[in-house]
Order: sequence, then structure tokens, then C-alpha cells
Amino acid sequence: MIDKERNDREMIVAPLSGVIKNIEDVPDPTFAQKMMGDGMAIEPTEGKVVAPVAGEIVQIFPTKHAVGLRSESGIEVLIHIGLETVALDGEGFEAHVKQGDKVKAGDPLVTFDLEFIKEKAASHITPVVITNGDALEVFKKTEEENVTAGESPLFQAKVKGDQDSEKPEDEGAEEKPAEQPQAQASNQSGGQYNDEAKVIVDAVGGLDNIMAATHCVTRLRFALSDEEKVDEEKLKNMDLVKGQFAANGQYQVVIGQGTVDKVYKAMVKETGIEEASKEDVKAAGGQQQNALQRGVKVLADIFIPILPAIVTAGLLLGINNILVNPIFTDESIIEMFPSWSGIADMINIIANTAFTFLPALIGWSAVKRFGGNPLLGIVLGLIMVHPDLTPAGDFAQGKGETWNLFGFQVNQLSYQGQVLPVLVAGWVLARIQVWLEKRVMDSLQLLIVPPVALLVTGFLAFIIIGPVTYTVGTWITDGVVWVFEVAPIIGGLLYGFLYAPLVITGMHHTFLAVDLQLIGSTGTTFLWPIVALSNVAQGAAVFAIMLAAKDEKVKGLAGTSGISAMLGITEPAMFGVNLQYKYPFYAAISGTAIAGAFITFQDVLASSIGIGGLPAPLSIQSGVWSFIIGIVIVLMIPFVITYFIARRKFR
Ligand SMILES: OC[C@H]1O[C@H](O[C@H]2O[C@H](CO)[C@@H](O)[C@H](O)[C@H]2O)[C@H](O)[C@@H](O)[C@@H]1O
Repeated sequence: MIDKERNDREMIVAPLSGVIKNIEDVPDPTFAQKMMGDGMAIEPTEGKVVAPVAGEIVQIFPTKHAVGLRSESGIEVLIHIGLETVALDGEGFEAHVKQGDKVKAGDPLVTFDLEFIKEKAASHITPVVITNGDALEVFKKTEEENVTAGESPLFQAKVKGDQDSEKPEDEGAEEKPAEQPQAQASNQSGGQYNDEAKVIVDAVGGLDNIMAATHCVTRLRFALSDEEKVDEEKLKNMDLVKGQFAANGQYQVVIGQGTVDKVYKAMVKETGIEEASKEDVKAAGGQQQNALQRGVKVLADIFIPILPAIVTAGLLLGINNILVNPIFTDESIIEMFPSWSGIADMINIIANTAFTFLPALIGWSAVKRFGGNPLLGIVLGLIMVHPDLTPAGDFAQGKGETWNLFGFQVNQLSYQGQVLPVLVAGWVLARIQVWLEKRVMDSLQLLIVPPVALLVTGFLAFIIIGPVTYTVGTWITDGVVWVFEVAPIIGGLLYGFLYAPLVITGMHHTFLAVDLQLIGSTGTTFLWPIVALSNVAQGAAVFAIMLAAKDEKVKGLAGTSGISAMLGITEPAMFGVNLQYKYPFYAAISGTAIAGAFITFQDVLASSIGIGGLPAPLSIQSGVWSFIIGIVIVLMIPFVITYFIARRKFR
């Protein structure tokens, strides 16, 4: 805890106003895994960055998205505004300082367009890290949840060997940030980092494997022909390298601010590699992905942002299920206690909204992803579920009406619960908007671009996009249903076995679209219950490691990632533990395959997508007891197998 009374320690205040996040929760491994050092992150509420401490600006990147400064006592602070903001190439940022400037705490450093960053960058979460943690003997973090720029204390730290200060306290020593290996500049061949640059090039597969290379404020970024050729061990063994990972078609090698640019220069000089822009690397990395990978990525980009709304809706529908369905007796809770029916109704409306207006959610996310105006995306989605339109079920019973367009009949069909129509319409809307924006003069943009884009897309949606994609969507759902009807055991077995590997590749979000399409067309899904079992299985395996491991660090990581898996997020358990040891992962997918086959055979159906972990029974509409048996299977099999193997291995 920060002790404001201690004047032998340097106080570092928040450089931005906003909400505090743990550094471990930043969705970027460079920061979450503290490759750059320990710290915290701030979700900014305004676009202003001020100096957190008096000192000198040691680095301000040309793209102005990151600032490094050194305090008077020698503490080095890096403020990285948003994530993947290097790709914006300075757009939306204005710097008020330059390298070498002396600043006081509270002096403005950078201002930025928060809304623009939110829209264009991977995230606006801003990590603030201490990059020379190994030089500190005390490091404390704030416990506040909200901070004000230039006012609220964020860290308190003391540099080692500070003669003026008292002896270090034990508790302080324990709170030292993770030690960062110091970059040692080699000089053996005359230039700084020449040897290291050659080793890195070699480790990423040699010059022939590098299609393009650039760097940002912290990392070297490579577009590689074949990421399989990377020698990770070689990179891990380099003091200079603080971490490495592949993301978005780029292979990233984390070096650290102030050093990465020198290593990059040495690499260009020593190996003759051509300097490339971030766009070149991004484009080259994108080319590396095949059409399937690119398609999966687009779907993931669209569905991940709407997941919280859908999962919340699923959870609330689950609560409503408990109130309105007879579970333990012949009567439901609202039949036994009629005064609860109003509450149940309200919950139902709150829960149902995300599913009823699903095309609006998808419209927002899809148009944003395709580069158009997300607000028009929402309107487009709402147009497609307007209350004057007739739902598909009623239409099939001959209740719907048609528009007569010069003799051509167009169904007044509502696309409620449908995924594909609004996805395609969203893409068309964004394309029309972008096309018009390039051609219409600025003063007429507002008058022409949105109305024309919306009107043309609206017509196309009702006349052609809707009917065609609705039919394709029906084929997809019919096809999946058919496979699971013909061979339920094989379907459940395979989906159970393959789901976790799909999560590793990120392809699992594609099936979210299939789940939503199934719910929209048939009212239920048989795939999602297997998803929930798979997550619980990873959790059970990682808990077995927690119990069997001797190393406290492994136990801690397994415990926290196990809780997360039991609540539906499995990446920490899989990447952090289960895949490292392999057998827990195999035990988990084997358990899920067996349980998946069992529940599919038992016709377990979910009414919605809910929390894919232990709370999942809330979202099961039929076969809840079979599903609970499925949960017992995925708790027992992965746990028992993993525990017994782990006991032997950890002995
Ligand atoms: O498909 C619906 C489920 O989506 C989330 O879980 C899936 O994505 C997670 C993040 O990539 C992954 O950790 C998990 O293994 C996947 O099943 C959500 O967390 C679930 O609650 C939801 O049911």
C-alpha cells in the first residue's frame, strides 16, 4: 500500500484520469506478462497524458503513442497510450514534449483523441510500467479504483542504494517489481547490438524467412514466411529478449524501450534487411494468413465485442428459467408465489433484448470492423428487425405481407435472431460509405453519405442480401442439425474433442455465429452445452495441477486460471499450465469428448449462450440433469487422470 507519509520514497502520480486495471489483465502479453516491467494500466476517461513525476523525457516515439521518462531519482516510467496504437502512425495524437525535455509532475505530455483511439486501436487501455524494476528496492501500487491525472498517487518507489534513505524494509523488498534482464550492448564486432541482431535474425528463421521487419516502442515486429522456423529457445536464452510471441500475423520480439530501436538499426546494418513501415509488416503479416484464417479473424473481431451482452443475456434468461419452469416440484416458482411473476417478466425483457435485437448488435460490430460508421450499423440492424416486419416463423404460416416493387414481390420478413443477413449487409454498408466518403466533398458529406449508404443498403438488404443469406443460413443450420441427428454420438465426441484446440487457434468464435444462428432458427443450440463442458474440463485439469504441484508459483497460477476456466475463460489455464505439461490438456479434451457424446445422445439443449462454465446449467432448456452428469464427467475424468500423472511427475 502507498504510504503518503514516507518522504524517502518517490511518488509517481497517475499520468491519465481513468479506471485502474491490473497489468495482468491488459490484453497484450508484452504488458500482461510484465515483459516490459511491472506496473498498472489505466482505462482513460479523457485524452490527456501528464508527467507522472518530475524528470526527463528519455523517449517519445515518432508516432507519439508512447512516452518514456526518467525521474530525478532514476525511476524509468513508460506510458503506452492504448494497445497496437503504433499502427495509427501518430494520427489522433499530439505531443507537447520532445526527447531531452525536463518536466514537472503534472506537465502535459501528450493529448489524444480518445474516441478515435477507441474506434481505431485494439484497445485504449494504457499500461504505465516501470521499465527498470531491477533498480528499485521498494515498489508499491495504488489500491484506488479511479485516478485523476497529475493528482492521484499511482506508485511509490525507491531506487536501490539511495544514500539519503533509510534501510529497506522487508515488506518493501517483497514488493519489488519483476526483475527485468538488463540489455547488454555487445561491442565485439564494432557496433552496438550487432551480434545480438544477428542472433535474433537467425532465431526467427534467417533472412530468407523475414518478409518484412519493423519495430515499435518496445518490440521488433516481423512478418515471417514460416513461424514454425522460429527457434524460441534461442530467443529465450538471450538476455536482451524479454519475451516473444506471435499475434495477428506478426512475430513480436520484446526488447524494451530505448534499446529496441538500436537493435533494429543494428539488424538493418548487419544483415542488410530492408527497413519497413508498420503498414508493410502488417500487410505482409496479413498475407501470411490464408483465406480461412482471415475469415475466422473477421468473425472473431465482430463477435468478441458483443460477447459480454450475449453472455449476460444468457445468464439472465437462466435466472428467468429457474423462476418460470418447474424444476424441483411440479410447480414453478412463479406458480407457487405468483407475486414473483412481475419480476420474472421484467428479467425476461431485460434478458431477451440482446437476442431480439441481435442484428443491431452485430450491425454495430460488423460495420465498425469493416471500417464504416458503427451507428449506421446499429440502425441497419434495427431496420432488419423493425416491429412492422413479420418473423420467419409466422411467415412460414402464410401470415406475412409483401411489398410490390413494380410487380416484383419482396417479403416483409424480420431477420430477428439471424446472423448472416446483417453481417453481409454491414459489409455492403461500410463499403458504400467508404466509397462515397472518398468522392463527396467535405461540406456535403453529412447530407449525402449516411442517407445514401443506409438507403441503398436497406433496399439491397430486403431485396437480395436478406433472402439469399437467410437461405444460406438455413442450409448451414440444417446441415449441422442433420450431422448431429444422424450421428449424435460422433458429433458430440468430435466437437468435444476439438473445441479446446479450436480455442487455441481462436477459431472457436466462428462457432459462436453458428450457435446464434441455431438459436435464431430453431430456438435452441446443442453445440454450446459442449462448449461449457470443455471449459469446465480445462478448469478441472488445471485444479489437479494446483493440488499436485509443489512449486508455489505453479500452484498460484493453476488456482487463479482454474477459477477463470470454471467461469468460461480458458486461455490462462490452457496457455499458462495445461499446454505446458500437455497431459492435463489431453485429459481435458478426452473428458470433454466423452461428456460431449453423452449429452448429445441425451438431447441436451441450451436456450441461449450463457456463462460457459459452472453456471452453465442455468442456460440449459432441456436435459438439465443429463447436462449435470456431463459436468460431473468433465470434472472427474480430467481431474483424476491429471492428478495421478502429476503426482508421479512432481514427486
Ligand atoms: O461461445 C460462448 C462462450 O464464449 C466465451 O468463451 C469462449 O471464448 C473464451 C475466450 O476466448 C474462451 O476462453 C472459452 O474457452 C470459449 O468457450 C465466454 O467466456 C463463455 O462464457 C461463453 O459461453
